[in-house]
Amino acid sequence: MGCSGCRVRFNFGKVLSKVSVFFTMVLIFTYFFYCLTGLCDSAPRALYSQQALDYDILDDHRRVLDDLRPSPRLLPDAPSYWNGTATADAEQVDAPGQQQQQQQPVSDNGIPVSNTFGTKRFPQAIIIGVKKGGTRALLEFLRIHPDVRAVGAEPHFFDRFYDKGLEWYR
Ligand SMILES: Nc1ncnc2c1ncn2[C@@H]1O[C@H](COP(=O)(O)OS(=O)(=O)O)[C@@H](OP(=O)(O)O)[C@H]1O
Repeated sequence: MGCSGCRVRFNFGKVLSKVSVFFTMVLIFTYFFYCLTGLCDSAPRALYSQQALDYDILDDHRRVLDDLRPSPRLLPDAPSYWNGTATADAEQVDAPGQQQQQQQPVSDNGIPVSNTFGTKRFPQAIIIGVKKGGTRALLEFLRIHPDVRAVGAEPHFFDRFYDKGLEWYR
């Protein structure tokens, strides 16, 4: 013989747990619905949209680097310049970024597959100075100009790494 009061309490507990599970499910579905419809800004982005954002940033970086690329008129290709055939080369690569677009391999979806920014060239100007002569300051002032691309650290080609050859220097 069971106590009817106990049975009622037992059933009430079961119903309560079912109702709480139901409301939890409703809350979860509502959250997912808002996220899927884009109303939930704090939700983590889907992978594809994150990738698209990354490629946008890469595109911006490429545009900045294209803008900073030295003008061929100011810095003609050194070997041809030394051989006396610089003018033809300079006219061929007149538009900034045009040469890079021709050389850079591009995948089917138009996204560059390698980061080969710039080209390897010999310098058109070399700063020579004694130690503590202010060469670093001169380099930093020249670097501000958008048509000047300067090395980051001193290459020490002539006094330390001459044996490595011109290919290393480039
Ligand atoms: N315009 C101007 N006037 C006076 N002094 C200047 C100027 N520009 C750079 N400096 C000083 O030059 C010192 C750095 O020279 P370098 O860049 O040739 O140094 S290094 O030898 O490559 O380390 C460094 O000196 P210290 O600060 O005594 O090291 C700079 O302060």
